[in-house]
Amino acid sequence: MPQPDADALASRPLPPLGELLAGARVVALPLRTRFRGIDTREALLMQGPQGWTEFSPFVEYDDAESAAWLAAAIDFGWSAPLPQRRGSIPVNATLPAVRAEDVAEVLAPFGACRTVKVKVAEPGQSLADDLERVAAAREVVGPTGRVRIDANGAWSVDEAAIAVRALAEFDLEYAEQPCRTVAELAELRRRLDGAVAIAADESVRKADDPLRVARAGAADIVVVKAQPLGGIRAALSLIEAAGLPAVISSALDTSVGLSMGAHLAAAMPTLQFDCGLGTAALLAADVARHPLMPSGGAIEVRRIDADAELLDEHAADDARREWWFERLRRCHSVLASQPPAAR
Ligand SMILES: O=C(O)CCC(=O)c1ccccc1C(=O)O
Ligand SMILES: [Mg+2]
Repeated sequence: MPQPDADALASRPLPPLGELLAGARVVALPLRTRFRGIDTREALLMQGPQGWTEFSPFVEYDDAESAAWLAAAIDFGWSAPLPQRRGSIPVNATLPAVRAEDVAEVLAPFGACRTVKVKVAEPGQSLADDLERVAAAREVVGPTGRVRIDANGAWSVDEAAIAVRALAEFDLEYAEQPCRTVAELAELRRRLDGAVAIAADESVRKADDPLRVARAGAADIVVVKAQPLGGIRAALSLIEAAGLPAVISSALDTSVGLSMGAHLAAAMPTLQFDCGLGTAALLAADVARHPLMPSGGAIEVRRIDADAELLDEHAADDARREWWFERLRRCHSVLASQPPAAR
């Protein structure tokens, strides 16, 4: 894989704050179904010389963590595009931890995806709930479809060993972040002994050292999100260094952020897995007239023009807008204080 040009990166100046704020908009988009504890997704959108870009760390993230998301937004809005190796990206449907009887309805907006990722281990739910939901998802995609699960680190090693073996009845493509720590993932992976592949998500995107999971033999697959990893170029370098197959995924972005993910997926030398970039289907509203909705199990690789009317219609209130602008200012200072090569 071509290495990002270190000199070009190091010499890329940080755009001044005023340039980021000029034309910046904050939206609050309703979700169709509650997902990871939220039913509204807030995002700050900016316009760089390359087009619209997105800064949308989750509201509870601190500035140090959120600064990487800003580096990604700047990379996508201000840096020259990388060569695209494909024009469309196969995606999975993403199924929140809904009741089994609601699965078909919640999956409907995703259209005909051959792969579905099922959220499991939701607080307050049981393994029986997960078994029913995964069974219903398998029913929807049929025997030739692929079913993967995501526990967001909620299980202990013992719980995960029981749950993953039980859910394997429905033929799992992999289990994403079944436990919280790298050591736990490694232990579970040893115990499962190849019965089900392990993918690392939070252990990559929230780790001080995103490569530790690969060095520890804690996962078979890395889940890679452009925003938390500091952008497309940084994500490509990480994937190459990890030496593991990658699943490019979204952070529940608007179509603008999804287009960043699509451009990352398009730059990959090979794509072994369907990408978690179908999440526009989880949004009840988006910022583009032609959002990056999955169609025929794929999304297109294209830049997104935010629509003026939709930006107005879904504008966050004044207090939230000011909160995001302040956050942008603070994260910009964090980046300004870092050596350019670290951006
Ligand atoms: O991977 C997907 O299918 C969609 C993205 C997704 O699940 C997600 C979206 C926002 C925050 C966390 C996660 C996650 O993978 O844990
Ligand atoms: Mg995940």
